[in-house]
Amino acid sequence: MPTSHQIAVSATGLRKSYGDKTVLDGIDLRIPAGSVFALLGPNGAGKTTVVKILSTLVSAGGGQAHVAGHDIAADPQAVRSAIGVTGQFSAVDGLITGEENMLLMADLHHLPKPEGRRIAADLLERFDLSEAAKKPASTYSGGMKRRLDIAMTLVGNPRIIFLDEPTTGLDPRSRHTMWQIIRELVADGVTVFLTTQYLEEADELADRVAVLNDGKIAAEGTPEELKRRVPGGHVRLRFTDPAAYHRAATALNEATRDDEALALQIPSAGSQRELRSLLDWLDSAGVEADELTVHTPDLDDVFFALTGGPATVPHQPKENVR
Ligand SMILES: Nc1ncnc2c1ncn2[C@@H]1O[C@H](COP(=O)(O)OP(=O)(O)OP(=O)(O)O)[C@@H](O)[C@H]1O
Repeated sequence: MPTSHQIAVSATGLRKSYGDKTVLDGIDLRIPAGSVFALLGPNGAGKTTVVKILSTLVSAGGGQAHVAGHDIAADPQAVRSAIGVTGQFSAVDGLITGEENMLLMADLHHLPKPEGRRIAADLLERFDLSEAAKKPASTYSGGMKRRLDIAMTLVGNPRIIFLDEPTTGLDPRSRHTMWQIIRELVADGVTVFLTTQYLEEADELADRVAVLNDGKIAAEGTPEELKRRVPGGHVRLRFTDPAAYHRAATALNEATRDDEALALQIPSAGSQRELRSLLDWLDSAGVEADELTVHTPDLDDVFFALTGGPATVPHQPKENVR
């Protein structure tokens, strides 16, 4: 178990209201350093509000939080110097070039000029922006602007980065580039706190996911844990020999039959223990399938089960390219 100084972000009972509208109604968080945490929720769930509170842009109406070991209320300046924030309130200035944006950041961090220039050039190169460096940022594509935004954040070498909906509105290719960038940040030991409306994104990137609904965390866990909490998982057995299929279907009378595909489906959460007992049972029933696949529910199923409705957001297209 990580000790307290290895906890990058912790929060207890965070609350926030605007007028008589309660946006956050008691949020608890505990994010180990060096991990990726995804706060998942539909539009208006309060994700940005959580990021704004933790990055000290707005004050909480109640509760406590520590970021990088500093109390957000008592020591906001120390919090700010340990973190980077990018997202819906981007720092990119469209009127100046990508390079000028980077050098401005270097100045804000009081870096000596030569060091600032070196770091700016390195980061522009790393984020594939060297060629566009001398062009006004307003001419950049959405993906390039996001990359510049992250590059600017990294000038200060933050150990914790908040990414508010880093891929909303990006095309699939830019989205994959952004995922790769996030993975590289984590490989460098940075803690990533991201918000997303996309179940697939949380599944791809996050060590732990919290589902925000109605101002409360409806569920928290690894993507696998969350998927195990909802029904829908099954083991599928496929046969090539019709006679073997019919024998198995008779022996496994609780399985759902797909006579056309010669396949049987047995409900299972897919845990190691369940699979082992299922395999033992198949052996003792003399059933030998040609193919066995385990299907776990995806985060869509989780979202549906937890919030009582489908994700209210457009689904990002699923692709096979990874
Ligand atoms: N300054 C404000 N004054 C009044 N209401 C606000 C303010 N900021 C946010 N809200 C309200 O709080 C709720 C949560 O907003 P928030 O931006 O945190 O949601 P979100 O989950 O990030 O959604 P989105 O994906 O749309 O950004 C919304 O209903 C929003 O209208």
